[in-house]
Amino acid sequence: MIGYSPEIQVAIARTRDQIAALHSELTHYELVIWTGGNISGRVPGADLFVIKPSGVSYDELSPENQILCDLDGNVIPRTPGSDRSPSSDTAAHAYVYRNMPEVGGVVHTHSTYATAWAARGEEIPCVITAMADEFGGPIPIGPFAIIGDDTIGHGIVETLTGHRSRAVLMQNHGVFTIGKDAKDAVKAAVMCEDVAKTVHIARQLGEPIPIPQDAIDALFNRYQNVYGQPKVDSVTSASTSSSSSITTTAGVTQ
Ligand SMILES: O=C(CO)[C@@H](O)[C@H](O)COP(=O)(O)O
Repeated sequence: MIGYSPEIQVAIARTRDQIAALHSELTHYELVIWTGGNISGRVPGADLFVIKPSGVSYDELSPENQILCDLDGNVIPRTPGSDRSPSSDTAAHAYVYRNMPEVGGVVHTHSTYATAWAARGEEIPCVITAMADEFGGPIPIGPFAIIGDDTIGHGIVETLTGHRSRAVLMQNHGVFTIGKDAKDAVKAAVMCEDVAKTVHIARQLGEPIPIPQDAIDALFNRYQNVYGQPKVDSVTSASTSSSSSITTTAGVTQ
């Protein structure tokens, strides 16, 4: 690709592969209907991100038809997929990447239970330990904003900057999540819908019991820093990974 170093070209190809593949997680977990929802991922080492094409069926998505954009949301011309329009929410994703440098991935869904909370403009209270683990407290409401420019992005950044939650319920619209990478943002979207459903059901039968803040803090710290397997650093993992090069589906050898 003209103008990018071989390292950035590999990073772009890997991001295309990842974003195309992750969209199947949204259908797998039933977070989207038809072509609703979208995922983007920042290209490591470049002021670029990859996002899905607008209105394209999930089963037609591929690495080659993902769209490469700069951080102003402009499609990079003469790149694979650039003949199509990017997601309706491209400006919002771009605004998040410009204003939250720690964010590597953004997801948007209209998942049913979480969007029902958004329709009421009501944050999801932290009444189950899974919320404390994943979101460190309630899942907040963001302002009502019309699609098409970066107004939604402003609402996401205003709401989530300095907030433990990686999910925000944009009033009357749906879920936006952020993550250190696109997979992390997808996880936040999956867990957001799960807790939205659980707390909705709980409230139908009574008043859920709030979890004390000190317990929320302890649960969040454990889950974010202890849960799962020990983190293997990149050097260790590189020394144990196979030396053979692999070719991405976008045709780039790593
Ligand atoms: O919320 C909306 C439309 O109201 C959009 O976010 C769609 O849900 C997905 O649009 P594309 O990413 O396919 O353009």
